[in-house]
Amino acid sequence: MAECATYGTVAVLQINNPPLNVLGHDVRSQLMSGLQQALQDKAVCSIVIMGKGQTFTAGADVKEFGTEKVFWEPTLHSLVEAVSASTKPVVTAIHGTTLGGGVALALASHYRLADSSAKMGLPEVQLGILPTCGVTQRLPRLVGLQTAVRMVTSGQTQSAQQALTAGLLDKVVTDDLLKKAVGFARSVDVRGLEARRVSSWTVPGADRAEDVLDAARKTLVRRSRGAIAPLTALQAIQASLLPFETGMKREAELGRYLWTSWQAAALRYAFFAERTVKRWHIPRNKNVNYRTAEPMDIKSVGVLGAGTMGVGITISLLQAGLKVVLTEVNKAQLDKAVSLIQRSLEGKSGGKPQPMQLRATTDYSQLREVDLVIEAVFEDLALKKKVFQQLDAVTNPRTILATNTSGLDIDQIAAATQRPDKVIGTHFFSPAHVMRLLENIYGRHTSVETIATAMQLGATIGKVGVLVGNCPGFVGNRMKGLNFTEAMFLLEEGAEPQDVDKALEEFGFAMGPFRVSDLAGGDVHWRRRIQAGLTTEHGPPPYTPVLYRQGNRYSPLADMLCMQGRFGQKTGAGWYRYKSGSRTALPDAEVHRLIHKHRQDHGFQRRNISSQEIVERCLFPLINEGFRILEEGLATGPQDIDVIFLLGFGWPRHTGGPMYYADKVVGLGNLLQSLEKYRAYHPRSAHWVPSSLLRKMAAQGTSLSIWAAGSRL
Ligand SMILES: CCCCCCCC/C=C\C=C\CC(=O)SCCNC(=O)CCNC(=O)[C@H](O)C(C)(C)COP(=O)(O)OP(=O)(O)OC[C@H]1O[C@@H](n2cnc3c(N)ncnc32)[C@H](O)[C@@H]1OP(=O)(O)O
Repeated sequence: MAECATYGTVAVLQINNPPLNVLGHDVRSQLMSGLQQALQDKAVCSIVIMGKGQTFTAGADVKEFGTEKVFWEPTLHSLVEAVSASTKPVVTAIHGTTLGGGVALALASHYRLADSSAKMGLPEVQLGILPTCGVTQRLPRLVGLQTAVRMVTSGQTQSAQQALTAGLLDKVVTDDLLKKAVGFARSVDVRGLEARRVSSWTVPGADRAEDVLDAARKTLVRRSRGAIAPLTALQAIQASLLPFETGMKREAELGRYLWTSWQAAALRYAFFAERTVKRWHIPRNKNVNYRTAEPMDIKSVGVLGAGTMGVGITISLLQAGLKVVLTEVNKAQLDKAVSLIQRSLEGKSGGKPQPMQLRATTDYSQLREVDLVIEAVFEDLALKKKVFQQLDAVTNPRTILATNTSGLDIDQIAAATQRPDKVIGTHFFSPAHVMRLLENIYGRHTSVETIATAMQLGATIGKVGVLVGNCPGFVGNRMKGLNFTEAMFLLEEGAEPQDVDKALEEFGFAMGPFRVSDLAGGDVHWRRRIQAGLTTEHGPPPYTPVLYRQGNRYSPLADMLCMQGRFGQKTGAGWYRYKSGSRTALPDAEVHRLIHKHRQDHGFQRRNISSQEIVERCLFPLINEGFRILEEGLATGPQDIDVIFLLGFGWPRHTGGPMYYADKVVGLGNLLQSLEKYRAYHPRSAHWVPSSLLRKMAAQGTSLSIWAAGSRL
């Protein structure tokens, strides 16, 4: 856990708790006793604290957070204070990615040394808590308010060089950190110790504090969208302008407030959910799971289709060092794609992709020897089936064929081939080289090896892969579609697009559904509705009621906009209007007139609709659908649904995701009651019928987390 050794007059305490040296109770205890021994040992003049393995430490053990263990002595706070109070100089030697509590230990030390490849960061606000243990008081004294605010409120890591420039480090070294740290510790003088205690310093640039804090507050109010940790952290940093002991008390007060908040619990859940989804199984056949599967080794990937998705996917693959054959029948489109890819990679790595790594071609037969192909052509089932038939003919029979469809039937696509066991859905989210989610969809015949390979590929290219079953829209789009349906009903009943967007943005989404629709292009879903027979290019299908389609209430408002060519930002008008070259959504009198006339034509009585009703009506049907998905065995557990929404649809992270939010914030009984209430008002919308799993759980008074714990392997 922690090892102690002496090198002449230097005692070295080395954390050894693989893989990430987290500071659990055992590590803290051993570090504390090592420190005390070194202080008592007359032969020791100075002390080095460092870590073995891949990192100094990734900080506190987050698994202890929901438990009492975090308060067992020595707590992290006691350990940090013991380091600060040491009567012998303490040098912290940092390598790898050092986070949270690791930075707290470094700040309390008298000297800080790092390997040139080290990174340092304070991710606490991402866990809904505050960097305590004196971090918010010592850091501004060392690096100034501006850098402290940026590090604490963003959670982003700093490179060793950045940390050195900011004043966070005293020295950056290359190679043999142990030897260099010991040498450094030998050279430091115990007589200067008092002056090396950061707690005795004042914050540099304190005269400009008000401006810095005001500007930060304004940015954070806008950016944090309901998350309380960043603004609370700012208050703690502000307290560094007070005497150190007073500031420490304030930090503890604010720390307690966040520590016990529901948002901290939700963010902790989100942290572990992202890591739990890799432990997948198929609910209907638990023997098919991550343990029973061996992935194929993937070295080369073909990407078919060089549109926006194909380009993003290619960039992701190249960045991970895979060989890519990009295939596109349209030569002009292919050339444009190659230049986009090169520009994107130059921007990131400072170098062009190696000619060996990217081969661009109009010739399908070049895909003959790749290990896996990802098809990213236009979202049309007939086209995809044709493409898969061709791929089946030209590629090696061992090659896995993946489709980037966002909702079409994987089984129908697989049926176009002679190898349905090697066909899988790999649904990337746009922009594919930025978004971290990869929704992997198995079909009826997909083999366990194919599933494991798609999941492994996700990890290789830095994505979080979530495995789901095959159904229209899969998990993400199947649930998300209901949000937009209900948003349009709200317009019919009296809300304006900006009311709906504002309510959901206040809930925490970066953009409300109408702004998202304008960004994505309304025509995409219009084409899907036409394909599904819900509408035509000229209005409702013959003999079809305007407000009722395929057994459900239907709003034709989005179709009406599309029929006028209002597809969103790309046409300068959609639910909003846009000035040329601008992305700012401006309310549009045309849209208001269209909605007003539609209400009059169909006898809707306009009423005021509260933000609460907007949020509930847009989100509760989606959550209800999540319960159906669990019931149908299409996701391994609620974490999988939550991760899809957190990483793919901008669901506010501080609420944990839709299923966690329903379970822990709304409460399953309350959710059921609300569904019943809205169902009574809207009997022609099937999405208000509560799922039987939800009913069962609410009746038993059980929680989704308990159910999930039993269902996960
Ligand atoms: C009244 C009370 C008042 C207030 C009381 C306050 C008390 C507060 C006490 C302490 C607070 C201290 C501040 C902190 O230190 S908070 C923790 C800060 N650290 C983090 O958030 C680290 C997060 N981890 C990461 O970002 C990554 O793991 C990274 C270090 C970058 C490594 O990434 P990667 O190589 O991709 O590895 P994985 O993410 O897959 O992780 C591998 C496994 O390790 C588990 N893990 C990671 N970090 C932690 C951690 N800090 N604690 C516990 N476990 C951790 C992760 O879950 C993986 O496990 P598994 O393979 O089982 O899934």
